[in-house]
Amino acid sequence: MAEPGKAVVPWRQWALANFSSLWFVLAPLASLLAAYAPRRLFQTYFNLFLRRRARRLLNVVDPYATVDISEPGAEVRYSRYGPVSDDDTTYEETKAYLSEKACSQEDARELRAEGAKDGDGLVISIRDGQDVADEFRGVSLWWTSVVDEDVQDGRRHKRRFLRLTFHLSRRRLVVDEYLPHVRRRGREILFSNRRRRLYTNNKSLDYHYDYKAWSYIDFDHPTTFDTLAMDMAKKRAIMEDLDAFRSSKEFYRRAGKPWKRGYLLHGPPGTGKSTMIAAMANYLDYDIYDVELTVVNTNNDLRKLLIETTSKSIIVIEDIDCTLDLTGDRARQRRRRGPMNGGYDDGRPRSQVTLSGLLNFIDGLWSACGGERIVVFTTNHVDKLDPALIRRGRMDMHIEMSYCGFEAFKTLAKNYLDVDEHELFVAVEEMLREVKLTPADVAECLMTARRAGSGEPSPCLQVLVQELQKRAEEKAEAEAEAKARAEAEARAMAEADATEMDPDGLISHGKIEKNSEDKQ
Ligand SMILES: Nc1ncnc2c1ncn2[C@@H]1O[C@H](COP(=O)(O)OP(=O)(O)OP(=O)(O)O)[C@@H](O)[C@H]1O
Ligand SMILES: [Mg+2]
Repeated sequence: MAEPGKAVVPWRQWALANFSSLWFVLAPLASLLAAYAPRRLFQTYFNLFLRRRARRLLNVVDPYATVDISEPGAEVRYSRYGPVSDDDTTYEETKAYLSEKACSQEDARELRAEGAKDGDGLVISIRDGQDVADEFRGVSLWWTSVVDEDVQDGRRHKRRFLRLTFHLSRRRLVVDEYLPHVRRRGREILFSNRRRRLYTNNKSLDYHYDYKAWSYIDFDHPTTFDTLAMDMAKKRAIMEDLDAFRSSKEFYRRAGKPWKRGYLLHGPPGTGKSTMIAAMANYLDYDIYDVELTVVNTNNDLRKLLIETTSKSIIVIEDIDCTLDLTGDRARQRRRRGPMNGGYDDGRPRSQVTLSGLLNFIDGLWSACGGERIVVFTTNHVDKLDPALIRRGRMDMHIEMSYCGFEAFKTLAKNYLDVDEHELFVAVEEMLREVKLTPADVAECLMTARRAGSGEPSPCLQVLVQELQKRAEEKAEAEAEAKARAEAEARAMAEADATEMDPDGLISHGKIEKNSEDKQ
């Protein structure tokens, strides 16, 4: 709008009036620049200008962007959207995700089968060059498995990558939500496919360039909570506790606590402490790190071990009362080692792990790295342990594994004989109240009877009843013996007391009167 009172100037006239004088200044400047400025500068600006134009044009013609995820070890790929994360797991996770997608798509005809890294299964994945369509929040996305071949130093190199194509307008959704979703799901698939591992720590002394703190084997223990023989209510409580732990990531974060939980399993040998750990690992799908403390030299080595554990794992220290002298009495430990040998006794290195080192291992700052870890200690003598080691908060749940009760027996009968009910169960129940037999004893008895006979439940249970009777008799005998011994001891003590009061036997032999009042 023109201002009131001013004439409307046509734009050409206005431009001529304003720029004609400027032109006299700008023209010589431009020719000076053209003559003296480096050519490259012009080229660069010109290229940029062209490229920007070309990109805009391209966006109209081809409004799609791509993201490449390269196989580990391959050259880092760049897409129109920039360089792509190429850490070791992204490719595997994406591949697992796409394999699942491809298998679920009915029109996927050309799949590839590869040997799984862990175990002997096969992993189905998409073939090179094959496309897989996906949909996320109503947005269509396309994946292609691409193989690039090039020649470097006269040698052919194959590079594999998974290429995601999506509409440019969806890049925020893809980067912020879709790709993390792909990785998460892929990780879940990989985790559920892979076998669990049982790790043991190597000797701290094995320092060489490729020293590994842990060695592992596939963990393939058949025990589950179904086959674990123990009181049902107790078992349920433990399972609920594990469930609560697993799903409480947010709670631990809010409460400012590391996401870990400690269990102390105590009880006589053969009551199922180690079996319980296997059941826990199978239930949670966790790896086990079995720490052998006697080969850990120092607290620092212990800390290093912990750092190398992964999340979703159970860290186990068995027989904690026997492994080390963990009374916390360092002076005594030093005396035992001798002042000069710095932890080496008779030339042999001995562990210098202390109670405080172990406490730090459980709940020091180091223990918070990674999260989702369970620490389990087992012991046959809970009363021998330092209270600091097992106080609540460190060992959150104390589980007593005890002798075989009737419920535990029923589980074992189901495991070994495949029976839920039997007429001999009543006799067994009665005797188990009298006799202390560990689940290991019962299991062994049933196994031996099974092997020796036809495997029928009745003869096997009969053998168990006989065993229980034998134990009951032994117990009665032992009790009778103990009673007789106690009586004999009491008699001996009474006699000793009497001798002390009357060393010459004068009272007992009637040579003097017991009481002077008697005389009067
Ligand atoms: N509660 C149980 N349920 C099922 N089987 C059991 C149980 N307890 C023991 N067993 C059987 O006995 C064997 C030995 O048990 P386990 O090694 O778990 O005992 P433990 O309590 O760890 O003994 P220790 O204190 O000597 O280490 C197991 O292999 C298993 O077959
Ligand atoms: Mg054990």
